[in-house]
Amino acid sequence: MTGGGPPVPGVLAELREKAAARLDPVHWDFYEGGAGEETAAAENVLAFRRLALLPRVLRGAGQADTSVDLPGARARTPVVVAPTAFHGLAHPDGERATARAAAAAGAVLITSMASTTAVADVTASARSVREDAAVWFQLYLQPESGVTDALARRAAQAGCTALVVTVDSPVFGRRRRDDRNGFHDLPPGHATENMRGLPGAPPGGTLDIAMSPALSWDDLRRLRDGHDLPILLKGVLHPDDARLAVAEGMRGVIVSNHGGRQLDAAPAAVEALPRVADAVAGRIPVLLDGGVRTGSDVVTALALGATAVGVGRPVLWGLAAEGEDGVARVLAELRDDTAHVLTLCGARDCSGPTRDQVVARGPRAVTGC
Ligand SMILES: Cc1cc2nc3c(=O)[nH]c(=O)nc-3n(C[C@H](O)[C@H](O)[C@H](O)COP(=O)(O)O)c2cc1C
Ligand SMILES: CC(C)CC(=O)C(=O)O
Repeated sequence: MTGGGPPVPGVLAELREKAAARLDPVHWDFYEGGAGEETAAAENVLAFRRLALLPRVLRGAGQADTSVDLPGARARTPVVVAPTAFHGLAHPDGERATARAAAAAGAVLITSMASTTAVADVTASARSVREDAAVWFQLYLQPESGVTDALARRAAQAGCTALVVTVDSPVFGRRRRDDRNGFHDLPPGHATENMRGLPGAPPGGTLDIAMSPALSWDDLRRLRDGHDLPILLKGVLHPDDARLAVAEGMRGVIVSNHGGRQLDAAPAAVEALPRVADAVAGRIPVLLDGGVRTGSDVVTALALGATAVGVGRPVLWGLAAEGEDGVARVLAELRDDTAHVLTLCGARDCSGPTRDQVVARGPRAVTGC
């Protein structure tokens, strides 16, 4: 925005507009929508706009390095592809295209258990571009522990280097757009391929992914003890849950309200981040997702204690608009913008920005009270 005039659209805004024009409106609503009043989904983005960065000057830091160390991965960018379901609805190449673009960008891909491509094909696509491409597998603990175990084994066999267990979904969020559109299952020709052939799954692999409020830390311990892969917990907002995650041997937590698709009363992810980072106190990496749209958002999250951030919808915009090239453009734009903002803030690398560099916009920033 300049001088009160209309904002000049950036790469992400351009791809979003193109995706909206291309996608079936029902699928657009599934990607874009949130739960309830969609307050949490909107707040994820708006909360970043309420924060400003105080640059440090004359630090001689040079051009910033955007690489980060994460469990089972040295990534070239702190921007991770967050797990999102059903990429086949966005583009015929689906998750294969996403995986190739993430690998080429040196970005960690968290592939969803609800992918329309089997995890072995996702990792093969990533590794066709870069042998050491890092793919993590996201799963929901299933009430039938044999199903969870089979999924974790498939992920390990496919070469995934970590499991991401999503814990913010004891029940599925109430999504009004999907209810209005009657979107509750995949259209013919698409299936949740990772569910194919699992105990209890119908042959077509269209088994609904189960969510259960009966699951507890005991179920997580069972998974942890039965498999070798490091586990990150996704969907942690309360600092006490972050402390428990550390105590239970988790290798990372992802501060997330699921893109506003579960508890609509949840705070914006960036507003929950500082207390979680304090609770974790550097013992394991803290990641954040929700509302990250610019390099400034990435650097703000890094300054507030994140090691890396995830992006969900922007990747889907890129995929729907331009396939693999669109995802590549999203990741390149966010990495370049992050490098630029880090340098403008006087930071040498992703560990450089500090919490004192984040201030509220508005009168409090001026008066300090
Ligand atoms: C269409 C869509 C599908 C999603 N599917 C999953 C999923 O399968 N598993 C999961 O843990 N999170 C899922 N999420 C949540 C994302 O991982 C992430 O938390 C969220 O999208 C981040 O917010 P952003 O879209 O504002 O970047 C999904 C989000 C969207 C928008
Ligand atoms: C199919 C769902 C399990 C994917 C999801 O987590 C979501 O839509 O937010």
